Amino acid sequence: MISVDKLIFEYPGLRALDDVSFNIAAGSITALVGPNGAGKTTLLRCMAALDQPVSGAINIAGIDVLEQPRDCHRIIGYLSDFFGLYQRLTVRQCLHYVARAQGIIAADCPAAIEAVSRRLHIQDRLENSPAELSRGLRQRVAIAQAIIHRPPVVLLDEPASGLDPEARHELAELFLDLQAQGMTLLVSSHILAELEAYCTDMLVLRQGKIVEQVAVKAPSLLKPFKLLLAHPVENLLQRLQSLPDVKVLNSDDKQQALLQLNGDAAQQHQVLKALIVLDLPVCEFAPVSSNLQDTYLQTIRHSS
Ligand SMILES: Nc1ncnc2c1ncn2[C@@H]1O[C@H](COP(=O)(O)OP(=O)(O)OP(=O)(O)O)[C@@H](O)[C@H]1O
Repeated sequence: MISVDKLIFEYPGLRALDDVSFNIAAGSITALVGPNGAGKTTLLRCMAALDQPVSGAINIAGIDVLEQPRDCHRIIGYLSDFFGLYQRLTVRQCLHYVARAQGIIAADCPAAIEAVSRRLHIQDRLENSPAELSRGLRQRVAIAQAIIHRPPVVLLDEPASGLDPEARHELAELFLDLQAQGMTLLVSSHILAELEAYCTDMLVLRQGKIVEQVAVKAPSLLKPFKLLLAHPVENLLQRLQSLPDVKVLNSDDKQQALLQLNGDAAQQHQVLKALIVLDLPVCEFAPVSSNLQDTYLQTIRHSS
């Protein structure tokens, strides 16, 4: 759905993006993460055809972004990190204005406003001015503006900044809802704990370079399983290696191990049964939940 190839962007005296390449699959929600100044905003602005890179290529849903910036605006929704809303208009007027600017014909605007405001849960705020709304609601209005034309791709720069935990949770639900409607999302954020709730992939940018692209939500069948024993057992590794269809990823001591299972729930059951038959004092056998924050910190440390 999105491909970025060898992108280079320079501010005077500073290379902000240095040979950035990656692909994003349709229907995914990708977290764009990285330290302050890594180049996240610059990358999103280039992808939204707002900044012109020195070289490279960006293709979104078959559109060459650098060659056809106006076509790109039609197929993407973009939320800037510092967005503004017209305080003298009502929310309905803001949405109407953006809808018309996106080429929605006047007769279709009321239906588009109705649909997007229902999706963002702001339908009872349409007659308010944005100035009267909380930060969380203003964020929702800004996202409604970004997606009113139902773009297949949505780029969001720090959408959760300044929101309280409840509003951030609602935002995560909204992203999953947009994904379920078939949209592909790229979301930059510093709040890693919550990204894990909705992201399928993580793209790590550091000093203008992509240092890692990982699938956050690996298919659960391929998740490593943690095995914990009630007490240490001699030759644990050898015993585990005797199990069919099980790969031992890690067994540092006599009491725990990380196993890779390739089968379904029935195989998990068989493996658990085999562990008991081996007379291992199993007290825990469960998939390991991935921790985005750990992955991110490991990546950043590794690349520095
Ligand atoms: N208009 C500009 N002129 C010159 N340098 C800039 C400009 N905007 C950004 N930069 C520099 O480019 C680099 C990348 O900035 P960018 O805002 O893209 O990073 P970021 O990852 O979004 O950072 P943050 O997480 O702090 O928002 C930084 O070193 C920044 O200082």
